[in-house]
Amino acid sequence: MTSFFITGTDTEVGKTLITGAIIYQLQEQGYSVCGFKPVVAGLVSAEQGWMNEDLETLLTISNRNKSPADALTDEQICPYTLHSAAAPHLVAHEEGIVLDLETMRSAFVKLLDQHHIVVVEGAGGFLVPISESVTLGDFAELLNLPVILVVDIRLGCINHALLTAASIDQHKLRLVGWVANFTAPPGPYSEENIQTLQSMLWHQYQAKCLGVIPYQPTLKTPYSIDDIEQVAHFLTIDSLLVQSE
Ligand SMILES: Nc1ncnc2c1ncn2[C@@H]1O[C@H](COP(=O)(O)OP(=O)(O)OP(=O)(O)O)[C@@H](O)[C@H]1O
Ligand SMILES: C[C@H](N)[C@H](N)CCCCCC(=O)O
Ligand SMILES: [Mg+2]
Repeated sequence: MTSFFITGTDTEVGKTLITGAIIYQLQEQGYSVCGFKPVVAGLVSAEQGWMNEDLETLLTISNRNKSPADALTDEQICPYTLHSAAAPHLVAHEEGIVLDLETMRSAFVKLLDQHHIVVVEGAGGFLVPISESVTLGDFAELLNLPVILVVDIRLGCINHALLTAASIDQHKLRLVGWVANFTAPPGPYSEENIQTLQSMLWHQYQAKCLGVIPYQPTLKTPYSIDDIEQVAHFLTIDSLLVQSE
């Protein structure tokens, strides 16, 4: 089985939600699957110390079928936790941390030793830098990960999606699917925007739409298992399984 890299047309487009739902669906197929974040930026104070909502969600879903003794920790699913919610390379610089691709790779490989599939959530969009010269797209390329693109369906998303798909292609990676997500109620031409992307991403990259996730105003981060399960029902991941065999 292959692992996957989940990217988005921007930050805050629903990558964590869809990463959770894809992990859930793969687990339902009988695979042992966990999430991974190469870097998170944005910690909040919690009872048990500092926490990050993406990591909370990824741990909730990754530990779903594990005994407490086998449960993964923040440190295992993310090698770099940065305090401020901003561009990771800027926060790292401020905190005197060097973000290193090799450290990210070795944390990923450790998880892959214990799971069939690791689903990686990027931070922000595909070309978010981890230094002046290296991006998270380079991390996906280093591991040769097939990419799934989350598109927040709103005015402007066609251009953002096509730019991201072109960059994935430039990194010699395969865009194996994309998800249409509504983080806000549908605007004019939403359906036509989805149809345009369906047609263009299929003809240019043979990338299928894995699902359309409706706007759900009750969703809150960190996501619960119930939220993730509900969203997973809008996804069809059969094409991912075929490609992975
Ligand atoms: N389908 C949806 N309906 C309603 N709200 C949504 C939906 N999808 C995402 N959201 C909301 O949008 C916000 C961003 O979602 P999420 O954290 O999953 O995005 P992200 O792309 O992972 O962000 P980041 O770049 O910070 O990792 C959250 O507040 C979430 O509740
Ligand atoms: C803090 C935020 N939620 C993400 N984790 C990081 C987003 C970085 C965006 C950088 C940029 O493209 O300008
Ligand atoms: Mg996220």
